[in-house]
Formats: sequence, C-alpha cells, structure tokens
Amino acid sequence: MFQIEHISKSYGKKQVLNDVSFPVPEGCAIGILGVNGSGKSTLLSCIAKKYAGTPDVRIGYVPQENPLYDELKPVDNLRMWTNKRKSEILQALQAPPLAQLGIQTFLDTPVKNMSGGMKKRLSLACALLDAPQILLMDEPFAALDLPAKQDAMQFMRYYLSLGNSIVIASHEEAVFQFCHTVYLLKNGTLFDASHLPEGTNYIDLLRN
Ligand SMILES: Nc1ncnc2c1ncn2[C@@H]1O[C@H](COP(=O)(O)OP(=O)(O)OP(=O)(O)O)[C@@H](O)[C@H]1O
Repeated sequence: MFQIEHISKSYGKKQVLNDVSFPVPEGCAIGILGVNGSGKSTLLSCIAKKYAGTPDVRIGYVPQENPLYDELKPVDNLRMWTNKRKSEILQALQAPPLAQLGIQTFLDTPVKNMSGGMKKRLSLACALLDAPQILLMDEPFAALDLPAKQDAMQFMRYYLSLGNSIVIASHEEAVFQFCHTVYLLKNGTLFDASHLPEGTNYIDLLRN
C-alpha cells in the first residue's frame, strides 16, 4: 500500500491544501469529491509533482484539460511523455492495458481532428505509457457521452483488476459508485465520506 503524505499548497495567502495525507491500497479506486474551487485539481497536480521520478512508485496523471499538441498525430504526442522509441510505443498500444483504449483505430488522425472522446483516450494513453501503478484522473468523464463514459469506466475497472490503483477527482456522483473509498475535500482537508449516514447523499454533503 502506498501512502500519499503531507501535501500542502497555498496560492499567495490562500491555503488550498493543508497537510493532506491518505493511503492508496492496491487495486482500489479512491474518489476525491468537492465543490468547484475546493482544490481537487490542485491536489492531483501536487501529488503528480511530489512523486514524479521517485523510485518508490510510478504515478500517471491525466489532467482535466487535455495535454495534447493539436498539430501532432497520436504517436508523436505519445513520444512527448516517454523515453520509449516509436516502435516500442506502437508495440505498447497493441498490448493491454493500452490496447483497450483503441488508439490503433485513429493513429493517422491529428489531434485537431479528433472528437473529445478520442482526445480523452489519447490523454489517458500518454499517462499509461510507462505503466504507472497509480493513475491520477482529474474529471475523467467531463465532456464524454454516455457510451464513452461506460467505456471509460470499463477501462478503469480493468486497470484496477491488474492490481493498480486510481485516484479520481470529480463532482459527478456516478464516479463514486465504484470507488472503494470516497473523500470529501473541504477547507483544505480530506474527510472520509465512504459511508454516508442513511438518508443523505453526496449533494447534501457538498452543500453542508
Ligand atoms: N494558479 C493559480 N493561482 C492562484 N490561484 C489558483 C491557481 N490555481 C488554482 N487556484 C485557486 O485554488 C483553488 C482551488 O482550485 P482547483 O482548481 O484546485 O479547484 P477544483 O476543486 O479542482 O475546482 P473545479 O471543480 O472547478 O475544477 C481555487 O480557489 C482556485 O481559484
């Protein structure tokens, strides 16, 4: 089990994260829930920065906005994220878990001609190239239609079944149905919201 430890972040005088720590058990999905501006994206990007290049764990990060270069085709975008050679990337795209994303079906399409769903899949592939054990996903379902959401969830379940873990930041209630642990991020602190009192839901939790 990996432990995320002591993440703090301020912008000027405003403290967004106050010594946030939480465990990431293998094979588990962890949801970070919070209202707009509560610091979800800040938390994921701080985790990605803090543990980049550490020998203890490999972490992949899929930011909210796609990190792709519009003029480039998929393989050239993927090359920006790894030391792998082009032939190794093409090989990786054909093996699980990357094969599940179906990037091979649009290898000749420049990013500027892709749909939102294709861009999301390619962004995910960028984060997965170096076989991370923990995947940080910021609003993974934003702008996806219902079938694409279902495909994304199916992929995430498969990725978890390999013993990997996912930390998801979102305000979509549906995301949390398959999360093993859900935290509410409020005033810079995480509260365990995995077991809601009877009769309450996540919207009540966010409002209070
Ligand atoms: N680069 C920055 N400079 C100054 N303040 C920032 C910066 N980035 C974020 N903030 C502020 O930090 C707080 C947390 O922002 P963040 O984007 O992490 O929240 P969020 O929970 O991900 O929001 P949303 O749900 O709207 O995506 C907000 O008040 C935001 O205005």
